[in-house]
Amino acid sequence: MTTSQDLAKQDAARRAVDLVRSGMVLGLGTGSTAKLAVDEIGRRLAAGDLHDIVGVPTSEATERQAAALGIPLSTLDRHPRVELTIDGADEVDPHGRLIKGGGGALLREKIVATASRRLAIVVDASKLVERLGATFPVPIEVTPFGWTTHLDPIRALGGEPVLRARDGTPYRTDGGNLILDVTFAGGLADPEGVAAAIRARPGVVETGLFLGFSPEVIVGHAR
Ligand SMILES: O=C[C@H](O)[C@H](O)[C@H](O)COP(=O)(O)O
Repeated sequence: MTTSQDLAKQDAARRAVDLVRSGMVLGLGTGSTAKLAVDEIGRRLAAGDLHDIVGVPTSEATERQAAALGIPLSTLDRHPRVELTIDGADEVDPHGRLIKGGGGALLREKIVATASRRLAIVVDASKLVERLGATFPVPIEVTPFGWTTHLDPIRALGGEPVLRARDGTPYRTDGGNLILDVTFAGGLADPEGVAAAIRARPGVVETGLFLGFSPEVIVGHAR
């Protein structure tokens, strides 16, 4: 059954793909909404409405999807400058700050976003929050070695960390790391301060707090 949320995601994805021009180097995001955008790029390529696109995927899942759709793929090593990246988010605040990483792809997503001239974030209205962390835990990617050393310092910052698991075993990112999902009761009063304190810890690879990207946020609606 197609829900109104599915339709809203589809609407956001289509409108983001309207920004794509033939010849672009494109960052391909990860997650259910970005997946719809990748599908749409594949459709427009097949229809001949777009050509000479090169995609830089942000996860192995997106790489598989794009390859199956016949989207020509590249890497940041070959194309270090990305014109436009289309990606989803778990939360968006009124300042365009994001939480990402619900699908575990935060590290590659942040690297590709940083290499991108434009970042289009595709969401439905349920992702819009007044304060980051209000509805979604902050994913933190950590090396397996010494991961427990982060728990008490994160608690001291007001967060409650939980090791992400799938089918009873620790979840591993595409880079082979672990994820701590950190709940901040009432959300984050100072996302920049918390991000800096966590990032400063050896063994923390990246956080799902995407701050300072000034993304173009495309909020889809069920029509
Ligand atoms: O790691 C996953 C990504 O950051 C996703 O873009 C994010 O979790 C949003 O995914 P969805 O569109 O499925 O809600």
